[in-house]
Amino acid sequence: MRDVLQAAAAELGLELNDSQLDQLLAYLALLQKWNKVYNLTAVRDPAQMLSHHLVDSLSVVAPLKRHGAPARLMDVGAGGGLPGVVIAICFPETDVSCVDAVAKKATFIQQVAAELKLPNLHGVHSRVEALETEPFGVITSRAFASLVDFTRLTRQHLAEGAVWMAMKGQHPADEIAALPGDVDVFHVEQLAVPGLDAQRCLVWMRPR
Ligand SMILES: C[S@@+](CC[C@H](N)C(=O)[O-])C[C@H]1O[C@@H](n2cnc3c(N)ncnc32)[C@H](O)[C@@H]1O
Repeated sequence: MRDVLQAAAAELGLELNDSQLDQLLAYLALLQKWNKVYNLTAVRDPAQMLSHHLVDSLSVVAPLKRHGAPARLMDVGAGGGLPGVVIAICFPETDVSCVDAVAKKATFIQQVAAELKLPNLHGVHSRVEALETEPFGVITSRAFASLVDFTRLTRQHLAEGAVWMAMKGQHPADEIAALPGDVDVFHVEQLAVPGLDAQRCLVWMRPR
């Protein structure tokens, strides 16, 4: 697992230190251990969890670094912590809130933060539209909602100059076309995920 992860990180152009690799593998082990109890993901096979979840989430790290990692980032509908936990591991200076409407998923994230000693990671139990919190520099999501709902439900949580970063499969032309005029899609980038033969892209948006 470690070799596969290290090779994938190198292919993604990431320089992860030993402690970060250890944390990513420990997170994978926790996902596997608690999946049945918390119902975190339909993927059960450890190798698939690595490629479909961990490496898939790692593919946003270089783009986020290029954009500039924010002081505060929200992962909305984080579920078991994808991509929020991976971002918290790769950006220790960024405070990451994984928000989910299901209490046991937020509890799992708190458990990950404690076990992996990640003071910058928080599991927050709330529907995002009802959340009262400080604003965020980047709001991200993976498998959460359409772009219209994602931006509508989280707009109130954007800081001045903040952006949305949505993980999507193939280029979501229909979802982009459905966005209201006050959402500016300023970049759509293709992601190549090592070990995953599927289309992935990242949709960057900001309010107008
Ligand atoms: C399909 S899961 C995706 C989980 C994770 N991001 C992933 O990629 O594996 C969507 C998650 O969004 C959460 N969710 C749905 N509506 C929500 C809302 N309004 N506020 C916060 N979380 C919500 C659900 O509880 C669920 O855990």
